[in-house]
Amino acid sequence: MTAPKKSKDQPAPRISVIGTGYLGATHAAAMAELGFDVVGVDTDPRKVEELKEGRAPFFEPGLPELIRRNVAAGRLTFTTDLAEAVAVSDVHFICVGTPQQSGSFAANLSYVEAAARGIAENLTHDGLIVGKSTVPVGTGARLRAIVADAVPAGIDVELVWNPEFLREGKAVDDTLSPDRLVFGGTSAKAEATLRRIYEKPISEGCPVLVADLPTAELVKVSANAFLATKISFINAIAEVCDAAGADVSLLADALGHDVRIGRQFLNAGLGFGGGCLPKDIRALMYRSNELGAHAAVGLLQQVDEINMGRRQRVIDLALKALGGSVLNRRIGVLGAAFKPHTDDVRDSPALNVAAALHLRGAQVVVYDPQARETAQRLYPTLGYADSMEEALTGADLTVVLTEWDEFTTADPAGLRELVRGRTVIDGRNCLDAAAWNRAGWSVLAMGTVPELAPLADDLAALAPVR
Ligand SMILES: NC(=O)c1ccc[n+]([C@@H]2O[C@H](COP(=O)([O-])OP(=O)(O)OC[C@H]3O[C@@H](n4cnc5c(N)ncnc54)[C@H](O)[C@@H]3O)[C@@H](O)[C@H]2O)c1
Ligand SMILES: O=c1ccn([C@@H]2O[C@H](COP(=O)(O)OP(=O)(O)O[C@H]3O[C@H](CO)[C@@H](O)[C@H](O)[C@H]3O)[C@@H](O)[C@H]2O)c(=O)[nH]1
Repeated sequence: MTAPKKSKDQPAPRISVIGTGYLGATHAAAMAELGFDVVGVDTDPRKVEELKEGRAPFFEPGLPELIRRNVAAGRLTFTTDLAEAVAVSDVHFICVGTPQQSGSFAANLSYVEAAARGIAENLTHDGLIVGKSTVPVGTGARLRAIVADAVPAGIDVELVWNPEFLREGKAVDDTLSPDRLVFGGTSAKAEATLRRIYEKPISEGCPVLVADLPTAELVKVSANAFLATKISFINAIAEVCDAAGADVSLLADALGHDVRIGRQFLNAGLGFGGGCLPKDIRALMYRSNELGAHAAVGLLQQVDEINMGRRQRVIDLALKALGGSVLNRRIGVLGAAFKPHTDDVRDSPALNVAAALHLRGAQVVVYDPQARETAQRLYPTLGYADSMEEALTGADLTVVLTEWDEFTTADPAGLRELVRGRTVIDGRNCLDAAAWNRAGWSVLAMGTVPELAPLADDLAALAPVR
């Protein structure tokens, strides 16, 4: 990758990225890939050490190569020393976490506040602070006040928002080729700097929307709220399908042909999880309530409730499948990550269900191709296996909770020989049910099985093979 062109009067901006988690590490590596000099800063020395050595501290396809290449080229460095990073940079991206506060639906803004204050205090020359973290509307204005308070006299600094829409598992492509860029609260100078940084995707046709600060903040959480609503909509319809004997997957295909609706995010099943959608709709709920925007509160409450109900639905199916109790029954759980192609287990529906079954006395054995380490850190008391075969050996029940290719392409005839009970709950509607049926399995999917009452009778016939 060639270095960005230097205009006559303006050298290429040097970049610091504060927070090198799933968002920041990807952003830092991608900006270096675009040719900029980038320094990533994190308070976690373990993460910084790994990154310095050219390794990604988490699983994200394509990211290790990007980090390795740019660290080797000398364009990408990492440090725990914020002052050092700020001193050698002109544009500072805030990429720290905004998790749900404990005991509240509000976002915890202490990390973004500390980052903004820290950057401002350490500025040695004029700069641009660019917020990328997902924040409640109004945060940017608060941070501007913090920055104004902390910045040394005589230094000119601007704070703007440039929300990030990347998906885990596709983070590298999404960052290098975003489907849109939103610049919030920018002066003409700040807009020009951002256009310079994103020159490549813009030249490739990526649309830029220049907005005021609150609109830019709200675009991000509204996008996530819409995606969450779409998932909960199809999951509500899945419940109707269960009751009516209809097939939600086929229904979603038919809906998806309408371009006004689209097929994406209409996969019914266990619902959404991860480090973004659940906490972002809750933070929006909380903020909307503060602002007196009650329609949004009511809508998002329903979205959240429908979503959490899906986890209970899988637990109920497992109880029914095993005759009302899971006590001392061995359950092979396939999947721990909140979705495939990541090792992220933050608010993972899969692990949530696995833990609930474990609490009810089941011997749960979890297998995930990438998320074993992250899962084990969070739920050390669950059983873990090194392979799908090990997880299913002797299982009374099989539960598929993350749609990894390894599970969707598995040979059901081979697996049948390992288990004690040939019932599989397909929590992600990802298996070829007909093929599994032909191999002698009973498949319970999400939105394609009869309602629970008749299901109880049906399941009597599905007594575990002993
Ligand atoms: N993960 C995603 O796919 C994604 C996508 C778009 C937006 N976001 C948003 O980006 C933000 C970060 O999310 P994430 O998933 O990367 O979280 P993360 O927890 O993986 O990373 C946050 C990082 O910030 C570091 N940190 C905290 N305080 C710091 C400070 N004062 N200085 C330096 N480093 C500090 C932490 O040690 C951690 O490594 C959140 O607001 C999230 O909603 C995430
Ligand atoms: O039809 C679907 C699609 C997704 N999901 C689930 O929804 C969750 C979220 O999936 P996805 O949106 O792909 O994952 P994230 O990487 O969390 O990305 C979301 O959150 C990011 C952080 O804010 C945003 O940047 C992205 O645009 C937004 O898609 C996962 O548990 C999926 O299993 C479904 O249940 N059904």
